[in-house]
Amino acid sequence: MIITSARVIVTCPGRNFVTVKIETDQGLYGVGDATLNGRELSVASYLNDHMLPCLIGRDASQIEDIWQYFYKGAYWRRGPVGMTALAGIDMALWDIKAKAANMPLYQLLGGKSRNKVMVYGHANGKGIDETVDAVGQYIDLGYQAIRVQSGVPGLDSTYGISKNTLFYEPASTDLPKEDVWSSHKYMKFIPELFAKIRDTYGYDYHLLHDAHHRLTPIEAARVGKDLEPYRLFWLEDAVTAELQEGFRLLRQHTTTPIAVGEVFNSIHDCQQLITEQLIDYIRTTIVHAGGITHLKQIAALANLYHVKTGFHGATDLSPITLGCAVHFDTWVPNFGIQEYMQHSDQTNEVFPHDYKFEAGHLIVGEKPGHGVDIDENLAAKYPYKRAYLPVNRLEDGTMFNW
Ligand SMILES: O=C(O)[C@@H](O)[C@@H](O)[C@H](O)[C@H](O)CO
Ligand SMILES: [Mg+2]
Repeated sequence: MIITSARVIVTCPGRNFVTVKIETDQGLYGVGDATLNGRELSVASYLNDHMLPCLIGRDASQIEDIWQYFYKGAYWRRGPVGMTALAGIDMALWDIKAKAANMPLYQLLGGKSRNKVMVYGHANGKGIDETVDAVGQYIDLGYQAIRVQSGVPGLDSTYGISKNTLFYEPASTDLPKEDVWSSHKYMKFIPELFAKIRDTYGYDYHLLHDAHHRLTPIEAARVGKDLEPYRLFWLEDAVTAELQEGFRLLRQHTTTPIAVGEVFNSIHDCQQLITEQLIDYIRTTIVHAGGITHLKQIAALANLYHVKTGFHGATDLSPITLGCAVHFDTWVPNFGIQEYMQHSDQTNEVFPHDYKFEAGHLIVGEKPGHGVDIDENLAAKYPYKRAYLPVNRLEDGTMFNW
């Protein structure tokens, strides 16, 4: 089955998405997500100018060889742009192979290990009361796992807080918004937030929290210890993770489960975290870590060390990534949880899909392939709009992590 065309489709139904579409001489096509929030056109150019010309004429069934060709052939390996571009091609090729085999992708991976995939939603509020209410809204929607993010007293804005408490999109079309951060104010406040939520809703629901790369290892250890009474499902991105051994300090001090990895783009970013059991959940995502082919390697390594999957699933990952993730989550033996920030109706119209949300879980579809498509005519109605993620400074003006 020979690749006859490979194109990049950039569309902006409320936010930018980059999609790879690969067509073959047998009439089958596949689509893959290649969206990198705030750097979309870098990936589009990496694909259009450097990768896609090398695809034409290749055998679409040779997924592994094509993956190795682009990984080793680039010379300049790894990195978010290159691995996101490779992921887009990889997802499209797995889509084609599953369609050619006339089976849903999870069957090709190894069949069902579960019939449904537990997900978590994002409850957020400007302060404790609004956040507590938002958690109640997610419970009413049927979620059993809820991520909790709140504004911090004394800070004008922070990560994860949106006007709409049930939807969160961090990118904005002007130049990067500047947030101001204080770890001191945050660390003082966060135990009070979770105490209030547990007092209100008890312990039947899984609560998750994202510290979004803002603490030092000892600060993260303090937050982990302070939150132990509230039995979190995980504390995410507590520390920036370039220094993988930095997590040893955090690990020594707290039994709060640790999750990290949404910004990782290869197994090398998390090998030490996994093999030293410094984390409990790996958050690498199919679109940013080289696609299904590479995620299989990461999940297999994690499985040896009691580490479970907890894939990133924010609104800036397209429904194609979510569709592939639900197939992967349905198969993978060491599944943990799947992030599920529901996309807007506009986005779902551009990306029709067959996965379904039911009572706090996602149910995989049975269509051949990964079950997601792109409506190219509709996509063409939403031209690209440059957008940036915010940046973050400390109160004294020091540039910090967002
Ligand atoms: O856990 C998460 O979903 C967050 O960390 C994301 O919202 C992240 O900030 C965005 O995906 C960045 O584009
Ligand atoms: Mg996160």
